[in-house]
Amino acid sequence: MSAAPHVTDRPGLAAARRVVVKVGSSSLTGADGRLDPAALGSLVDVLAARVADGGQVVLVSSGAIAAALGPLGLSARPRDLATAQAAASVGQGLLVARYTEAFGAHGLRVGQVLLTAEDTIRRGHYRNAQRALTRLLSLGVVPVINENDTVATDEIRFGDNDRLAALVAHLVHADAMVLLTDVDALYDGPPSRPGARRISVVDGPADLAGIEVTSRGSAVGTGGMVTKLDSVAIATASGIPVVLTSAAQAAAALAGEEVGTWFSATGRRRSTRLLWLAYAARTHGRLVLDDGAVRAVRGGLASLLPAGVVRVEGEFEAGDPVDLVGLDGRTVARGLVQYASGELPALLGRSTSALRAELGPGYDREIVHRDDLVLVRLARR
Ligand SMILES: Nc1ncnc2c1ncn2[C@@H]1O[C@H](COP(=O)(O)OP(=O)(O)O)[C@@H](O)[C@H]1O
Ligand SMILES: N[C@@H](CCC(=O)OP(=O)(O)O)C(=O)O
Repeated sequence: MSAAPHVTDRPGLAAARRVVVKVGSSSLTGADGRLDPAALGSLVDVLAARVADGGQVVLVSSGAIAAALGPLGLSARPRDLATAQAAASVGQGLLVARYTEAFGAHGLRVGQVLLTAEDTIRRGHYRNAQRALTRLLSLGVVPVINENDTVATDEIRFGDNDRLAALVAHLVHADAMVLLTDVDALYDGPPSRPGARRISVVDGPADLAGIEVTSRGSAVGTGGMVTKLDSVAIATASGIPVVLTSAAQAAAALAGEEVGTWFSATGRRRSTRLLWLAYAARTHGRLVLDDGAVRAVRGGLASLLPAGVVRVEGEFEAGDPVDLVGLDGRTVARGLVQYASGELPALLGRSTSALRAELGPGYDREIVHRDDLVLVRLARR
């Protein structure tokens, strides 16, 4: 396995050089919600075989909180943030000890990497994480990544690892991503519903029209299928195809067999700055656009001018990230705004030439320049 062909279909995945595999809590736990060492061991067997075959695997593993339930005498996943963080702190060590042992049985070493979403895209942090991960891989180590739950505050944490995995896939220039969960594929509705049908291939967002997904996950997981589709949107828009399936099908998925759901790449690799803007930045306010401005922004080539903005919400400084929403309140895009919120009301709805004539040059600038603007296509927004 030396060449690194561009992965465009399932068989291509079999030859992919670098793969990010994300496994959810639901795939690592038994019926009692606690960590199931046998399930973890089976997954490690599959991943170790891939490495033995010359592939590189980056594992994004949830399960820290689940691993702590037994030791802390908790009967269910804690709901409050402080207890969840404490449980993650206890469980993470236990989880990595299991991985160390299981990969060790195959002669492989693991390296624990705890990241926050911002670490994967904020420039300074990003480069550090990238260097460390690349070195781990060149040393033949399997990085085992989880969100850094104890330092991630409610405001900035993802809480699920689905989107983190997509950002990691972008960070390490993965050729493909595999999302492992407790269902074998995406279905056209909740899989518990009689008659729900498996979707084999999704070539783009249009193929998801009419598919019903819920954010209710398993008892131990977080985010359900919604965060998985968010993750898929991030990865595929950045040029990384995804297979979503169950942990039991991991070997078949990595071998390129017809299992799970295949999501084709829809875009090309993007700048990390735009990725941060689209998926991780905390916005400080909203600009409400009229229909013409929504169309112009969606078209992809236009900057946002004062004439197309009807209302400003929230408080922000020039340079802050803001949401651009339509009159129906739906987010269309995100952008770095060029004015502070206090300056904007006087400019709205007016042409740049009138503003220049009245207020002077400098006031004819865009509210959001097109280079600082990114369309948002997350499933739940
Ligand atoms: N359309 C759908 N297709 C497949 N699964 C779905 C769909 N809608 C909701 N789900 C649910 O998403 C759950 C997986 O999410 P979650 O429990 O968060 O997993 P994990 O712990 O692996 O991250 C499945 O158990 C499934 O019931
Ligand atoms: N960082 C947390 C992940 C929480 C979680 O449940 O994530 P997931 O199972 O991927 O939906 C943990 O390790 O428990």
